[in-house]
Amino acid sequence: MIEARNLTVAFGAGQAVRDVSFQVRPGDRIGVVGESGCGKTMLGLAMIGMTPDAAQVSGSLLLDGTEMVGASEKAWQAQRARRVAMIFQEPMAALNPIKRVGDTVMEPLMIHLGLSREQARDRALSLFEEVGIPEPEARLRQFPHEISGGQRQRVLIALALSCDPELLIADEPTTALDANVALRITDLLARLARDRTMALLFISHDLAAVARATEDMLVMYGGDIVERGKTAAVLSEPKHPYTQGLLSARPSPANMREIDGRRKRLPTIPGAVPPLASLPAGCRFAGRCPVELPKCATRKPTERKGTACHLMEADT
Ligand SMILES: Nc1ncnc2c1ncn2[C@@H]1O[C@H](COP(=O)(O)OP(=O)(O)OP(=O)(O)O)[C@@H](O)[C@H]1O
Repeated sequence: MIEARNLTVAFGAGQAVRDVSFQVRPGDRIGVVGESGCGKTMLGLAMIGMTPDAAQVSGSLLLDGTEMVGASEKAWQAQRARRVAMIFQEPMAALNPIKRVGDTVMEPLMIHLGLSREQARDRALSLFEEVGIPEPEARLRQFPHEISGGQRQRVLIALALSCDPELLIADEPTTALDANVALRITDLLARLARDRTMALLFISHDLAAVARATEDMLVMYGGDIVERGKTAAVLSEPKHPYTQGLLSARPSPANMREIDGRRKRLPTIPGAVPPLASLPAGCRFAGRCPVELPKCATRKPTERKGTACHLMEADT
């Protein structure tokens, strides 16, 4: 079990992640959504001990009971890959262009698991098969530029799986891929999580992908979790005005509205996520929220009733 309690990632006075608490159990598939800059990547990086040097991480992160906030890089190295692994948005950037993809996957198996070259090769082959790489023997010998973007992301997924992690964090894993390939990678991640009883934290701004891959979801805004619940329930009955805004901005004919008497367009949430240092002290969404009350800018609803918005208070 992995548990974040009041996990905070700050850059000076600005908090990119503020007091975030949640639990991850084996096999959980959790989506994390929110606009760019809401803290999704920083949350993922904090959970694998890879936040930038300038970040101060506080609160608690327990990996099977071991406190990792403040842990040394050596302590993290013992946990990374085996307990938590992460894949990123741009697979080309994560691969060494002058190394055969087979070597990229085999090397950590030899170094971390002490496998011989032959054993590592066999394991790499079975990982390639598991992630759906066709003709895996031939692929092992290829360089990243010789394979497609989707295949490159599959190689990185194979690499992430190589030490059988308990949790795989996928940060916008399909953004660099075309729509069909993106769908297949999304389905692959969900299948791997189910087959391996591995937890998946699926970070995405794509609500359709989150609906497809996850059972539970967290909605982040300005570093706060503003809404959480079963993915189907949050998407069908969003309670927080920010989630409602995100859903009504989804591209779909049903969401098109006549705005200011002009032709139909998609509504957008007015304004933009403010810079960290200018986020309101109370509800971070204050200033952009359509149902804001005077108290919202200074008082965070979670501090009072365990809810993220006065609209949600009736539920608790
Ligand atoms: N090295 C850094 N120094 C200062 N602030 C940073 C640094 N890295 C990120 N931030 C800030 O932290 C906040 C959260 O960024 P983060 O990358 O986690 O957002 P995100 O939701 O993942 O967005 P995106 O979808 O664009 O990746 C942003 O306001 C960002 O500007």
